[in-house]
Amino acid sequence: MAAPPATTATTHHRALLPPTRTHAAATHSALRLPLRAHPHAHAQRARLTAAAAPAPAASTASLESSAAGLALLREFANVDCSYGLSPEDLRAKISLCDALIVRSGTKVGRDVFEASGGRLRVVGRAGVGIDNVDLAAATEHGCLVVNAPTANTVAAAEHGIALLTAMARNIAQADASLKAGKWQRNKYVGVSLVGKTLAILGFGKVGSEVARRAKGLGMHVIAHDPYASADRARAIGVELVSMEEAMTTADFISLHMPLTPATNKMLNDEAFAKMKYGVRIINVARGGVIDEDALVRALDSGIVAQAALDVFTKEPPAPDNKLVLHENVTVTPHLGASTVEAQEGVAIEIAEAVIGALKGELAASAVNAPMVPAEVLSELAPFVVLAEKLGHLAVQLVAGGGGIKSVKVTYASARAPDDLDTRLLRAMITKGLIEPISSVFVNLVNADFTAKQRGVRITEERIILDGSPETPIDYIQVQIANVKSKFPSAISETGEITVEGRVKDGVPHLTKVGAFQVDVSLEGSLILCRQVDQPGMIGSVGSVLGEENINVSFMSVGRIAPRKHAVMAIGVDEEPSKVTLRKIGEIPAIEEFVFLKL
Ligand SMILES: NC(=O)C1=CN([C@@H]2O[C@H](COP(=O)(O)OP(=O)(O)OC[C@H]3O[C@@H](n4cnc5c(N)ncnc54)[C@H](O)[C@@H]3O)[C@@H](O)[C@H]2O)C=CC1
Ligand SMILES: O=C(O)C(=O)COP(=O)(O)O
Repeated sequence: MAAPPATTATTHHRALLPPTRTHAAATHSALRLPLRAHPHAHAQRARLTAAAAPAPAASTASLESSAAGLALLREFANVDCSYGLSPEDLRAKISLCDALIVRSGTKVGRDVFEASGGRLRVVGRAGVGIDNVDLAAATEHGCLVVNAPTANTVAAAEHGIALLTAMARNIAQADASLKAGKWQRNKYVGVSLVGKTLAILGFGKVGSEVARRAKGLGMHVIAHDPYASADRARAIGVELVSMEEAMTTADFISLHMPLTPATNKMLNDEAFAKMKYGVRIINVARGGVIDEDALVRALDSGIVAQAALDVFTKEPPAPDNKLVLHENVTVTPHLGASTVEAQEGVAIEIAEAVIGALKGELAASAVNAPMVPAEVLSELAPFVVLAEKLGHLAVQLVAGGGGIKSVKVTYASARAPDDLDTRLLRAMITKGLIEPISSVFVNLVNADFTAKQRGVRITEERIILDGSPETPIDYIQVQIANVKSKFPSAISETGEITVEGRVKDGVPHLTKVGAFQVDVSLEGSLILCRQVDQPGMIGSVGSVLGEENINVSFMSVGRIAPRKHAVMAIGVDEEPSKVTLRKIGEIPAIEEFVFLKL
């Protein structure tokens, strides 16, 4: 949890149903998505652990600020706060938890996901940087990772400015000197900021806020960010420049990009060699974006006059870390996000994201799953159900089931191609296809990975319909190529198992099987029969079902031509016994039949 208090772990026992009150509801759609790893989980109160390692001494402020988030969590889940956990302790505990919330100090590596035994469904990072979480391992284990991307932006920016000004005026060094009984006015002559050029590397949320504030100090601000929008920069009065220009013209350089393989040791010997002699560096991003040995060399040679660092490659740094001990370096122990206000905001932001995810809602701050805006989600909701059911039906029609290699999904829509986000639908089709034939649970997080791992290639195609789109999708078709079917009539003229569905009045319907048009609502279970098209067939099947008191919810007959072959789709509320199914198969005019669970 954010800002760890120095308390010992409190363990609560699983009990009770989750309360109905939802804090996340205001920001997230109520649509439930398959993020649950455990089929029983919704019947029980989720268990969540909030971990931080190692435990710094807690201030009263941090205790109070994390309380609001903890209170939200405790309304929903059994919460176990553990601070100072060793990696072994975290691994030992994690199989008992549905969710884990951490700050930057806790490494959540592959070992943690493996040790969770599939129970861990959400990792909440109570802050921005997710470089301490193994995202690939999380995705492979179907575990959603959410962060708190906005609540500490201002705190980090203010800390950047604090370091900038403190460095320029030698505040930390002068303070230490005076406290040591010295009065060194000549030694601590600083440099002015007004009119100086500040280069911001990483013009995202924090970088932009630093830029605004630095402009208020009268600095000339430039920024380098390959992905930043020029309009946003212009609006703040910041010029976007190349890395080369930022390096060579800046008097101050402030780092605000994430730590990724591309940014790792971005400031190295080569970069320092390009900088203006006497440049000053501020790092409130991640220690790893600077080659720390190269920075020591640049400080010693005078290329870098001063540095102000909140973050280090290894945290906490070793006691003999040359940067920490360097006279020209001002340091803080990763305090960028540590204000009362930011920690309260982060705690609430992450609590809401984790609770939403545990409820199966899509988190707006999902890091390893597509972010689908709430309005799109609510519009797509019935199609999400349709997609999963079509996948589920299609796989049950395959004889043998396991040999699926090639699946084509076609969406017919009057929407422009860039106006329909199909990632969610594709994930649900994958779930429908794969879950019935494997022990893997599939969710939005791991759908693409799982399909790839099982060698299932899913291609998507769009049919653009004329007219104005009242609904986002007219129909969805799922086709499985190069397989045999246990219901051969499901194979279309082009040779694939084909099922097609539409949403009618908010309810998913099966509208085509193979070449046969049918219309049956996808609720309960389904019997598909192919028969000679002749009078009395509906009655014959209906009376066999009636004998076992099976309620028929829907029935539809699709035929190619009168008195030839027809496919009858019968929706049933209850699952017929084997005897009843055999009796249906024995009706003389029935040539093929299959029972499908929806
Ligand atoms: N010291 C602390 O306590 C805190 C540190 N941070 C760190 O600050 C960093 C930025 O956070 P936010 O602004 O919230 O993230 P953000 O995602 O809003 O901004 C990051 C920006 O970096 C840019 N970027 C990516 N690769 C780049 C490259 N090679 N060169 C230049 N720019 C590049 C991105 O395009 C993006 O605009 C993160 O690393 C985060 O972990 C954030 C909050 C507190
Ligand atoms: O949000 C971030 O990226 C931070 O660096 C803040 O990390 P923290 O939660 O203070 O360990």
